[in-house]
Amino acid sequence: MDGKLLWCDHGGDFGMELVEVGVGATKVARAAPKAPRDQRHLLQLLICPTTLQNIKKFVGQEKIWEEDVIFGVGFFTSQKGNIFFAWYGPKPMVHVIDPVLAKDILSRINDFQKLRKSNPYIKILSQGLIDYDGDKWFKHRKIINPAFHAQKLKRDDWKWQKLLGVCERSREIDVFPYLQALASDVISRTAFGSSYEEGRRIFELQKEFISLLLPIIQSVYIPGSRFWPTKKNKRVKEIDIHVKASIRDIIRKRLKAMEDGEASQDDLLGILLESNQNEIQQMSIEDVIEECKLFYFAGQETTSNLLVWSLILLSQHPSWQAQARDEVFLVFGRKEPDVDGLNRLKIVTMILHEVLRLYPAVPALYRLTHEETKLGEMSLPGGTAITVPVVVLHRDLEIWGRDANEFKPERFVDGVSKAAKGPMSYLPFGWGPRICIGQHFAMMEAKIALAMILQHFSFELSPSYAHAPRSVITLQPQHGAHLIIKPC
Ligand code: HEM
Repeated sequence: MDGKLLWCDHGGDFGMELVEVGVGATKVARAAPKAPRDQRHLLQLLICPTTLQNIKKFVGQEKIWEEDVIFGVGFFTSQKGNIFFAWYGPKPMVHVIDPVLAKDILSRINDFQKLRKSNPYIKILSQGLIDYDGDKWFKHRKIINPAFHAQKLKRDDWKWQKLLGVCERSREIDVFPYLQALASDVISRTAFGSSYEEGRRIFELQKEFISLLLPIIQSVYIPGSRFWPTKKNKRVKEIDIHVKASIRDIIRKRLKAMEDGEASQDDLLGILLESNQNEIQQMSIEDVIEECKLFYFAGQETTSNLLVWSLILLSQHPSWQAQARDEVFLVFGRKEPDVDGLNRLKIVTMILHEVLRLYPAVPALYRLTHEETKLGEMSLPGGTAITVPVVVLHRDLEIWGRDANEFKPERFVDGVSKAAKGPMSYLPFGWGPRICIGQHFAMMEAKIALAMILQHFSFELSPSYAHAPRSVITLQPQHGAHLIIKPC
């Protein structure tokens, strides 16, 4: 089988280039040998340990860094078009980079179900809507949908000022933690409404949990190791108990208020609890707890990533930053942006679409067959894992043109459908019945946040910024986003 260039180096971002791939990974990676140490990072689609050894032989020991490699895949071409088989350690996975087949996979939700999580730590982090299949998924999606109706999202109690208090004079800061705190505030208010302060404490614990989890996710899970009496395992258990107890406490208070005749609130918690009380569409309290945990994770991680990549790219492209600022001043002046004005932010919207194309918060979608299933001309056995590598589709030269790796928001001037050749080439929020339930919410939040930042600051990359996108659950800047911020 011939090798094929499949994965390029993101225009230098990754400091490494996957040049050609073949069975046994004889020709795989070419490192950027001159990349400074802090700018080298993962070869995203890599390799079982044996393959890593092969790669090292190929590129030379000193040019590849084991700690940079998170997982492993050796891609090779099949004779079936853009379908590739890869190995994650002993497990095969089918990668589908064909928009037509991707559409088939994402629409046939009963044939292609969610990939079960093999690492039990991730199960502790969050389950809920994003993991369920069949009737349970359908029921939960129907119940939760109304929480995301546009009218419900028109909140004026998000505390944007916190973000603006960050800096009153020109200085260098890592903006990533601030953006994470902002997204966490916003989702906390949306999920828990008046119980927001208590919700926030839960989210802080979840954050600690994620930081404990990251190194675990990046290494191979040894069955049973979750029960070893290590300091980390003890803390993970403590946090899990604490988070669940705190959510239970919020629920108890809210139920009491509902019993006392106080009107139910139309935040996510109110909607979930109404269904808990409803005899026809019942959700158990355990279900409610899992959905609350999921919404923190799904709502905070993704949106803060969108914002941080937006600030990084606008720092790299000052003329787009200036155009976006002009537009924001034209629409809102110095007034706080309101939801109704957001539709008039054409340039800001184009920028956000382009950021999501180059750095999609969810860089790949995963599915699993549970019985023998036809896909195009292939017949896949039950238990086959499937990936739709969104980030590869988003940078495909045939779809997006030779400038696919460049930041060019103008490609979205006539909307998303005109920019991509067909809807399946652009999937930052997934597609089909399982498309992101929070997409409008996320875009609205990102527009407001970006508009306010542009109204108050100009920003450029600091010399200490090291460009290192890495995919750990979501695609984020490994070393943060060090920017020089100036009030304007
Ligand atoms: C920039 C922001 C966001 C991005 C890029 C994003 C991306 C995605 C993607 C790609 C999926 C589909 C996953 C799949 O098909 O396997 C998804 C699903 C989901 N997202 Fe988002 N998301 C974002 C924001 C949010 C927010 C703000 C929330 C909630 C507050 C949210 C909640 C969910 C949930 C619950 C699902 C599962 C839907 C289902 O399976 O029915 N997301 N998201």
